[in-house]
Amino acid sequence: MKLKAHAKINLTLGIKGLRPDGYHEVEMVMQSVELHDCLEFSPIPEGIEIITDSPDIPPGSDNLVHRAAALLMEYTGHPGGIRIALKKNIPVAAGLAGGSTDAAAALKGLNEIWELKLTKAELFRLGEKLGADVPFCLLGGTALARGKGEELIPLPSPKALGVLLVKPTFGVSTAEAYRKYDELPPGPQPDTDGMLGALRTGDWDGLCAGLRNVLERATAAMHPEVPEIKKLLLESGAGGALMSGSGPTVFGLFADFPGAREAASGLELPGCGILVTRTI
Ligand SMILES: C[C@@](CO)(OP(=O)(O)O)[C@H](O)COP(=O)(O)OP(=O)(O)OC[C@H]1O[C@@H](n2ccc(N)nc2=O)[C@H](O)[C@@H]1O
Ligand SMILES: Nc1ncnc2c1ncn2[C@@H]1O[C@H](COP(=O)(O)OP(=O)(O)O)[C@@H](O)[C@H]1O
Repeated sequence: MKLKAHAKINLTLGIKGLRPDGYHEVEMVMQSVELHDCLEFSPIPEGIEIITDSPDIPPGSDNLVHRAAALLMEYTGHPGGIRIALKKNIPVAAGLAGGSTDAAAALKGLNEIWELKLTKAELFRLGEKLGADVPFCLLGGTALARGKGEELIPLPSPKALGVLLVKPTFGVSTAEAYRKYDELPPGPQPDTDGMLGALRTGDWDGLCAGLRNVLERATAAMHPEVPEIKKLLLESGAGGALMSGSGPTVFGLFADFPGAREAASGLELPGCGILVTRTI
C-alpha cells in the first residue's frame, strides 16, 4: 500500500492567547497543497521499521511515523509488524507540516492495513497527541483551525491556485517561533472573517489581501531573510505572499500553476529551495 502525505500552508495564523497547558490558542486558515511525501507500507513479522531517504529526520523511534505506529499499537493492542518506507519531498522544519502529515498518513494507512476499524474521531484524537497539526493533515483541503489547531471546521477550497514555495537553507523550531512571539509586543491579528468571506465568494484580491501570519514577525526577528524573500516573491508577480506556519518557508500565491512556474524561473535566490505546487 502506498499513500501520499500532503504539505500545508497557512493562509492566516492568528493567536488569541496562551492556554493553561502552555500551548497557544490559535485561529488559522489552513490549506493543503499538492506537494507530498510518499509512504509505502509492507508487513514484516514483528516490530516497526522506518526506512527514509532523508538525512534530516530521525530514522528511529523519534520519527513521527514510528511514533504514530507505536501509538496505534498501544491504543488497540495490535502486535505490530510493519515496514514503512518514507520518501521525503517536503522540506523539514519548514512550516509545511511535513512531520505531521507523515504521521497522519501513517495513522490512516495502518488503520486500514491492520484492519483496526478506528473511527475518524478516534484517529483525530490520537493524531492530536502526536502534534497540533496532525488533525488538519488527516482532514486535508481547506479548514479553519482553532484551539491548539485541532478544532477544525472544513471550508470551501479555492480553485487550484499556483503556490511558489521558497525555503531558506536553515530550519525553524516551532516552539522557538512561538516563544519569540511571546517576547514581542502585540501586533495586528488576521481578519479571519474577511478571509472566510473571500474563500466563500472566490474573491482572489480579498484572499491575497487577507494573508497574515502573526508568527512571521517572530521568525523574521531571528531570520531577516524571511521579509527579503517575501519582497522578492511580491516583485515576481505573486498576488500575495506570506510565511507559512512557524517558517521559514515563504509562499507566493498565483492565480494558476503556470503563473507560479513562470515566476519561479525568474527567481534568483542562491541556496534556497524553490518548489512550485498548487492548492488542492
Ligand atoms: C505553527 C504551526 C501552524 O500550522 O505549524 P508548523 O510551523 O509547525 O508547520 C502549528 O501551530 C504547529 O503545529 P505542530 O508542529 O504540529 O506543533 P506541535 O508539535 O504540537 O508543537 C510544537 C511546539 O509548538 C508550540 N505550540 C504549538 C501549537 C500551538 N497551538 N501552540 C504552541 O505553543 C509548543 O511550544 C509546542 O511544544
Ligand atoms: N517524518 C518526519 N518528517 C519530518 N520531520 C520529522 C519527522 N519525524 C520527526 N520529525 C522532526 O519534526 C520536527 C519538525 O519538522 P516538520 O514537521 O518538517 O516541520 P514543521 O513543524 O515546521 O512543519 C523536525 O525537528 C524533524 O526532525
